[in-house]
Amino acid sequence: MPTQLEPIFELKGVTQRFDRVTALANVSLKIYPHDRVALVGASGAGKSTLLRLLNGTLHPTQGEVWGLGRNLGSLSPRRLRRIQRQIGTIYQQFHLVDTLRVIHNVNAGHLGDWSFLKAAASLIVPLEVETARQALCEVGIPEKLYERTDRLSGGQQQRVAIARVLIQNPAVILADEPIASLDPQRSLAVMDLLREIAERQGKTLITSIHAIEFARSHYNRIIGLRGGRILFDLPTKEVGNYEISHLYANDRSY
Ligand SMILES: Nc1ncnc2c1ncn2[C@@H]1O[C@H](COP(=O)(O)OP(=O)(O)OP(=O)(O)O)[C@@H](O)[C@H]1O
Repeated sequence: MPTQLEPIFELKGVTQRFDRVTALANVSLKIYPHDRVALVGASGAGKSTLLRLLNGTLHPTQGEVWGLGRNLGSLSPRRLRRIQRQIGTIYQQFHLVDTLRVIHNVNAGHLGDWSFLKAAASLIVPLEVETARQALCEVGIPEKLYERTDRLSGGQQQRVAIARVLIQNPAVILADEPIASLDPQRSLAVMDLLREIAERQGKTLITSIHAIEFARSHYNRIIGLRGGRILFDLPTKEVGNYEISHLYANDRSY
């Protein structure tokens, strides 16, 4: 008999308020290992807030967020950091240090494991060069290893950010609008890369995304958020025009 898979994330009645704004209202959901989930919804719907709750950088006003079997809100800072090593996040604005060479930004993926001294030494003479080169090979830009990061195009910088996550080797990749700063061709390449990594390495992938066509083509589950609530949570093949039009109906930001 197949064993029932445990969720890798569970939100139990989560509400997140910022002053008078309710960014998420009583959200409950489960995400399973190997899910590829697209979070869609208009600007302000709560997608980034949900991702920040999942990676433990934000704790909910009400309710519980469970990740990798732990209630993230009940952990000591040290234990939370240990869980966070298993959760890699990719951001729209890449979050790279522009003035450093690419290898140092890729090696930042080791920071959860390296001591302060080792990290500092690596800034002088880079360590784990072959591992970094291999990660850059996987994202298709091995020749950029020693390039200054700010000399790369936006698409190449996003690949560096993905290589950094590959070095971290987390169980889960969260991507917060990873293609918002990219042109259509580079967007497709980054979407393909994330899907390929998730499939080949068996990682859970959760991405907030505005482009519905990529949500449909690259993810097997779509969660539609509207005004901080889940409007639908369906396998991609069951998401039709009806769901999408309700997601954006009367929305002035669309
Ligand atoms: N740190 C904060 N302080 C105050 N309000 C916040 C904060 N973070 C988010 N909000 C508010 O919470 C709501 C949800 O924001 P969130 O960034 O999660 O939306 P989103 O769906 O990711 O939007 P976008 O697609 O524009 O990135 C918005 O009204 C936003 O202004």
